[in-house]
Amino acid sequence: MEDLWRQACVNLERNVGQNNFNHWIKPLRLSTLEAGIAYFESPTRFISDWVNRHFADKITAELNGLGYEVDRLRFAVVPAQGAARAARSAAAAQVSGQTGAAQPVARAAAPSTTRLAPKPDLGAPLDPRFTFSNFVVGKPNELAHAAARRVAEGGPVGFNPLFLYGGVGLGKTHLMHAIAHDYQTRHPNSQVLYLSAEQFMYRFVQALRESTIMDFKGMFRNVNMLMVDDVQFIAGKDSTQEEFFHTFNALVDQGKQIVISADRAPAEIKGLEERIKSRLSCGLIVDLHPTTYELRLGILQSKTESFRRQQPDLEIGDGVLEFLAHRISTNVRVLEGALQRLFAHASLLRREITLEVAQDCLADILRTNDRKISIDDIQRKVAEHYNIRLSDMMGPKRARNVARPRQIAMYLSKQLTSRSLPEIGRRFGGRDHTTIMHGVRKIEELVADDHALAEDVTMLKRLLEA
Ligand SMILES: Nc1ncnc2c1ncn2[C@@H]1O[C@H](COP(=O)(O)OP(=O)(O)OP(=O)(O)O)[C@@H](O)[C@H]1O
Repeated sequence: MEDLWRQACVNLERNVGQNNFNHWIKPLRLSTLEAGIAYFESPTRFISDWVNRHFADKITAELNGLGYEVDRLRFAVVPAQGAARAARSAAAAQVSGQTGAAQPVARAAAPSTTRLAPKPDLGAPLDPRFTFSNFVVGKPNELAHAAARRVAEGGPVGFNPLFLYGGVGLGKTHLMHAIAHDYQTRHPNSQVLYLSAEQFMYRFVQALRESTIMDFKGMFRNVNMLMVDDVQFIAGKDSTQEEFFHTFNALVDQGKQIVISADRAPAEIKGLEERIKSRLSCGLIVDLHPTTYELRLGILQSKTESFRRQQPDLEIGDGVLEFLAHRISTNVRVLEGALQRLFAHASLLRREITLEVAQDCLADILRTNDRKISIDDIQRKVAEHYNIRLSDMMGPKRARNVARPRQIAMYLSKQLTSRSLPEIGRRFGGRDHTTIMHGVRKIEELVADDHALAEDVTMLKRLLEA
């Protein structure tokens, strides 16, 4: 069994990536194969659940490829041996600097007092597709990309933490995984820990329950880089915030790099302790802005090219990608989903994707997007109506003939889009959310008293909603 598993591991490591392999597959031991079922020993239930959910297909395919008929995996949790193995492999990795080689798992008896929490329990797997080379850079994300590149290089810490924030599906997780991949390639002996804030809490609660809190603390403090995704999740969760605060301080004190992501800036996260907000604001805070047409088109072209590498006969008609970039402006995830659906359609029917095919196949997505009014649209319409320059919407001019239309555009942005005040502020030349709130209130007051202005606002609304 050990030989067979060692052989399977060689390909699995290549297949799932070194980080995933080390975290999830390496701690397993194949104990037997019987009646189409591969039986494994796993150090924890967390690992076996994760492997079952994410890698079962790959493992069965690998075993089948080696001539063994397997269609299911079963796991037995064997904690003492698992902990001993984790301790040994962590020690071996530290001594030899070996992080990726698929080593056969030795089965020495573990001392019953071994309490080291198994390292694989802590992190989350990295998506091998989320690399810098697959990330398309444009105006809305160029600063975030440059900062991520800088952090991935390592070396003296320039800004700690790097705090990335932005709306749904704009590439925060992609950039974090890219940092981790790149950093690990440059520093193969280093320990990078990536996890969501939810996983941080889950592991913390588990450590409290199992009285392994010192191991938990120790493991976090031993990493070279800690990355926590969706940190807004810990808002309002007092003990988790407390633990996060101490972990954060300990790592910063040791000069270790921290990368955090959230859906909004630290100051905007309600329920987050002030001292954490202030810590998070000490480094570099960069936001990923909503995509522009050019960025969306670039992403579509890049994804189409990579799909073409697998399926060279894929034919996409003129103007289809431009049409999608124009019509789907919500977020990149939706854009990707639409493209995937078109590719699936094209491969199944073996037909060129024309504009008509795209419209037909994506009717539901296009309808949803139709209802969206963007801040760009609002600014453009209002600027046109009052005959001012579009750049005056973002600029500093305070003269009433410019400031009033700008406030109307702010008011309409609040009314007609689901954007938050800080997001609107960003789109109006990086203004503070209090300025937007003031603008919105001003127009609310004026609309009540000034008929001409109220009519203007109603007409602009109708134009935008048409
Ligand atoms: N600039 C980009 N280039 C290529 N792909 C991108 C880009 N931005 C986003 N994507 C892709 O869009 C999808 C969503 O991105 P990601 O999961 O990183 O978003 P997110 O900002 O973390 O969103 P959420 O807040 O919902 O977690 C991913 O598949 C990602 O690869």
